[in-house]
Formats: sequence, C-alpha cells, structure tokens
Amino acid sequence: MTGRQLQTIGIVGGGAWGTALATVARRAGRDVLLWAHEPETVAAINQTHANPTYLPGVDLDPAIEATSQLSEVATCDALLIVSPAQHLRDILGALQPYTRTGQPLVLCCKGIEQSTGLLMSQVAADVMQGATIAVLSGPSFAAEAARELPVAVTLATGAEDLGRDLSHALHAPAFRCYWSGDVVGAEIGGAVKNVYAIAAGIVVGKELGSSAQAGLITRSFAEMARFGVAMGAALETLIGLSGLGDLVLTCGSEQSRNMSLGIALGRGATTAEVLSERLSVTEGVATAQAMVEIARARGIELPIAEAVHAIVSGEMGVDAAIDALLSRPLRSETE
Ligand SMILES: NC(=O)C1=CN([C@@H]2O[C@H](COP(=O)(O)OP(=O)(O)OC[C@H]3O[C@@H](n4cnc5c(N)ncnc54)[C@H](O)[C@@H]3O)[C@@H](O)[C@H]2O)C=CC1
Ligand SMILES: O=C(CO)COP(=O)(O)O
Repeated sequence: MTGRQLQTIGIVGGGAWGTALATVARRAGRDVLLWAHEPETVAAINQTHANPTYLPGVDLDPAIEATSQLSEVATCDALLIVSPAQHLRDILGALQPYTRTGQPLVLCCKGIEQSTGLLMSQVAADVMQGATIAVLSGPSFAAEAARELPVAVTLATGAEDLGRDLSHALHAPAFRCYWSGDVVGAEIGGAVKNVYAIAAGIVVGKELGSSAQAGLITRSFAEMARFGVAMGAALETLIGLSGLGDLVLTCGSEQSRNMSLGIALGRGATTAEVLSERLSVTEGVATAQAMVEIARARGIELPIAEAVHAIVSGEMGVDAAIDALLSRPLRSETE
C-alpha cells in the first residue's frame, strides 16, 4: 500500500542494472518505461523483448517498453537513474527540463564523480536544485535480480514516507527494499566497495590465499567506515546492506566487474587491456581516484584505496603495492 501515486516507473539507463530493475518494477506490478542511450537497445527491448548487449539470456516482459526520448520517460511517477556514475551529470542535465517538482529521482549508480569528487546525490542536487532524491544501493547483481533470485537492498531518502512508498512500489516477491534516512551512507558504501573489490580480485589473481582475502576485506571495511563517517555517513548504514553487504558480495564473486578487473591485474594484465575489451562499466577505476583525492585533502588514511588507485592508474606495479601495504608500520587495530 503506497501513500503516493507511484504506478509508472521510468528507468533512465538500459545497461544491465537498469534492465534488471525494469524486470523488478514490472514484477512489482508497475508500468515500466525504460530510456536507453543506444537506439539498438531501445529497438531490441521493443521488438524482441530482450537486451542482448547488456543483459543477455533474460526474456523481458513484453509490457516493458523502451524509448529514446527523455521527455517520454520523464512523464513517469518516479524515475530510477541507472547510468554509469561518470555520465550522471550529463544525463540529468538533459532530463532536467522534463522533470516535475516533487518527482522522486532514485539514484542507482554507484560511484563518485571523478572531476569534482561529488557523491551522486550531490551531483543531482547540483544539476537539479530542489530535486526529490533517493538512493537505491546494496548487494545486487543484475543477472541475479533479473532471474528473480532473492535480493535485498537499501532505499535511502531524506523523507521516511517517501522511502516507505518507494520501497513498497518496488517490492516484488524476491526483491526487498529496506528504507533508510541516510542517503550519504547508502551511496558511499556502494561507491567505495567497487574500489575494494578490485583489491580483492588482485588477491585472487595473485593467489595470495584465503587468509589474505579475509584480512583484506576486513581492513577494507575499516577504510570504508573511516571514510564514510568522515563524509557524514552513519556507521549503522555502513554495517548494513549498502555497505558491508555490498562489500561482501563484490569482494567474493567473479561476477563483479570490479573484482574481475582485479583478478586480471593480479594475473599481469593492465587496466587499459582489460577495459578495452569491455562494454560494461567498471566503476571502481574512476572512484579510486576520486576517493584518494578526497582522502588526501581531508587527511583520511586509506592505504588499500591508495594502493588500488596506484595500480589501476599504472603508477605502481601489483607486487610493489602489495609490498608497500605489508611493510606499513604496525598499529592498533581500532586506530
Ligand atoms: N550491473 C550490476 O549488477 C549493478 C550495477 N549497478 C550500478 O549501475 C550503474 C550502471 O551500471 P550497469 O547497468 O551495470 O551498466 P552496464 O555496464 O551494463 O552498461 C553500460 C551502460 O553505460 C551506458 N553508456 C555508455 N556510454 C554512455 C554515454 N556516453 N552516456 C550515457 N550512458 C552511456 C550504456 O548505455 C549502458 O547503459 C553503475 O553505476 C553500476 O555500478 C548497481 C548495482 C548492480
Ligand atoms: O554493484 C554491484 C553489485 O551490488 C555490481 O558490481 P560490479 O559493478 O563490480 O559488477
């Protein structure tokens, strides 16, 4: 039961996650219209009810329609914004003339804007002053959500009644949203876990063992918590689905594009080699740079994120970065 009219859901972004969220919203009983950047994705969804480029092997409900016009998708009651993080500003700028006051914009991308160091909600507030912003984040592989496997996520907004309404509007039998008032916390967890998933992949690619993997994930969470709290996140949120939950998922599965980049780096590939073979987005690369720049400016110590950035940018080799991490001075665990 929702308090406001959220029957039509517009999805802005026809990649794997946008398409998977379209299937979720449809199963939740909503009318769904998806905007995609590429005309061929729009044609495939409308004509063959599939998105073979970004979400192969999934049959879409024929009631899910696609459009190339932002003006059309903007007529929906709520909009899920599912672009890559580095394209968010341009897409919102193009969408802005068609949006309405009070229309919820649910940001589903996970990253920090590289050129400004802004979080996704801050980019949205910059482009669309006064917009009604929410964040959907948490452990959720697109292919699993689309196959109707159980998924639980965080839906964060400043207004609890909107969080509750959006959570109900997107609630499908296997898709659960838990609402939260901590927008910054929800987006920081989702953004920075991508950086640590690259590190976890390097551990696998270098065959450093299960003990190293557990140690790395735990120290990564310590960095996530230090960074997040300094940026205004609540620790409770970082311990939840959008923080620890997503860190555990993406540091533990080769399905993660970020972790699989790390595995390839650990086996000797370069970032450019791996990314040149991908159409899909690997958010941790740009976010690593944004994150270390923020951390340096604010005096937040993030040795693992620094190491990931040094490796993906080519400033340091994998072996040298591992040596540097292992030779850091000993310290109290909770410092
Ligand atoms: N795939 C997943 O399992 C999940 C992804 N996300 C997040 O969702 C966001 C989108 O990721 P995916 O849907 O996986 O994307 P994807 O990697 O499947 O596809 C790339 C997307 O980039 C778009 N794109 C490429 N060039 C563009 C341009 N110049 N302007 C605008 N868009 C352009 C494509 O149209 C496509 O939608 C990311 O921030 C990701 O972290 C969040 C949760 C799960
Ligand atoms: O965010 C995700 C799962 O929650 C997807 O992770 P990757 O982008 O690393 O594939």
